[in-house]
Amino acid sequence: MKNLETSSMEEPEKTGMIDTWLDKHSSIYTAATRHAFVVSIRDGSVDLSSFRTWLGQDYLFVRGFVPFVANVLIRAGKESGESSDMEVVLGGLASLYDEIEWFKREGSKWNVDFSTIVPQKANQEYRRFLEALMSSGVKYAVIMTAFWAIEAVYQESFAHCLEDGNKTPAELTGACHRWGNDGFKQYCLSVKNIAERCLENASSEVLAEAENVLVRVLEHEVAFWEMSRGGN
Ligand SMILES: Cc1ncc(CN)c(N)n1
Repeated sequence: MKNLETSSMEEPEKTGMIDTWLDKHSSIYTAATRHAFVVSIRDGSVDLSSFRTWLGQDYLFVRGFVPFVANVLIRAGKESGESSDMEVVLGGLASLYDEIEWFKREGSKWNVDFSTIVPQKANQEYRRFLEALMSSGVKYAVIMTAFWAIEAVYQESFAHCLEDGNKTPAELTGACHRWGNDGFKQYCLSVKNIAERCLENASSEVLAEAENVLVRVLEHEVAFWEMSRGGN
């Protein structure tokens, strides 16, 4: 099983369209990556019932994310023109097996019975958005940009909970390491470089669509954190 925690091949960071868009939309990017829920994990004030809500809802989200990543994998095989894309996406897909097993262990630890949980509105809307992205009319550059943003928000958020000065409760550091570790960071960088390569050759229409999709992912991520805190 691919372990993204130990596969930290250094990937050079390049500046491209995505960084330009993140600068342009910095307030929603910050809202997604420094949400009050995440900050509350980092400063130790987190409400554990919110954490349990997040755990149950994210388990359901991840089950819907697996077919999305499988769709990205199929496109990487057919549309990318770069054979190494497939390995990067396959690594991410394989690691979702471990992630689901991790969720099940956490569910038992926190007494969250996944079989009784129904997806809340923000979760349903996010999953519907992913389904729309899987339609064949969506360009590879666009789905790759979305894929990067989905993974990067978690990487940035949970890495923040592990940075110097954190007061993250010991029982939550497992969640933070899952997405905040260096291997996951390198994997996100690999996905970003794929997206950037595709965007370099994209038409202005595709660029506009990718930018829009990036912002929509960030909005869905904010709504997901809000839901975890009892927002909707
Ligand atoms: C809502 C959400 N966004 C992103 C991830 C990271 N795959 C996640 N598990 N859940």
